[in-house]
Amino acid sequence: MAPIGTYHFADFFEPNNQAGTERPRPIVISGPSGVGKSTLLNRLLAQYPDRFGFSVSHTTRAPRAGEEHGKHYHYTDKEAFMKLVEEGGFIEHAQFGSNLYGTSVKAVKDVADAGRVCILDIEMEGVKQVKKTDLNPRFLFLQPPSVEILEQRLRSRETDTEEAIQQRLAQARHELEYAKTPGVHDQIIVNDDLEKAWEAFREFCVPEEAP
Ligand SMILES: Nc1ncnc2c1ncn2[C@@H]1O[C@H](COP(=O)(O)OP(=O)(O)OP(=O)(O)O)[C@@H](O)[C@H]1O
Repeated sequence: MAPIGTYHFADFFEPNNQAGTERPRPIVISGPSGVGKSTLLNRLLAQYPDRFGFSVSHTTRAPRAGEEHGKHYHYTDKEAFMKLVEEGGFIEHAQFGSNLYGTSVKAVKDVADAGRVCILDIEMEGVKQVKKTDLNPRFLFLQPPSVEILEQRLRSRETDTEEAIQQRLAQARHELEYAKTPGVHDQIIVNDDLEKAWEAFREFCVPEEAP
């Protein structure tokens, strides 16, 4: 694990900014389900409401009342969606029911162009896909103190069936194994004591000089 406090202001931005505009690098946050990603992310967004952003996903489902194109989703049809898949335009995509959903590389760049740090909360397969793009993000992995403690947290959350818990634990073992690959993540934070994990998390996500 990289020691805390080693990040310099320049690490947070793309080099060669045009005309001095700063293009913040996205942050990829991954880690097994139940490790505490939402807990830490919610805290980050509450404390720094204007600094971060999320990419707008594509979907083939019809917009619902009150939803705006480009804000809630980029609404598209199956043909255009599949064309973008073939062009390698998506970091990840999946089908839910009869609809397709995906996160495009461009949608992530749009967030950086708007001056915000795009947060990508994705799974291992998504991490591998991001590595094939030119997004140049910073990779953060959240690790549970042990698989046993992860299991306890999943159970105490009371949101999953036994089958879902077993699936999440099996997936967690794969993620933990992959995270051992040298160079895959810029930092690994073990979410044991929440306050300590929060300090390391905040330090990774926000430059020290930031207000
Ligand atoms: N350091 C910690 N110590 C003890 N419990 C924790 C800690 N961090 C988070 N938790 C608890 O663990 C449970 C899982 O956390 P959370 O829902 O944030 O995980 P997640 O990684 O976002 O999961 P998913 O990917 O499934 O959305 C929650 O009940 C949360 O309150």
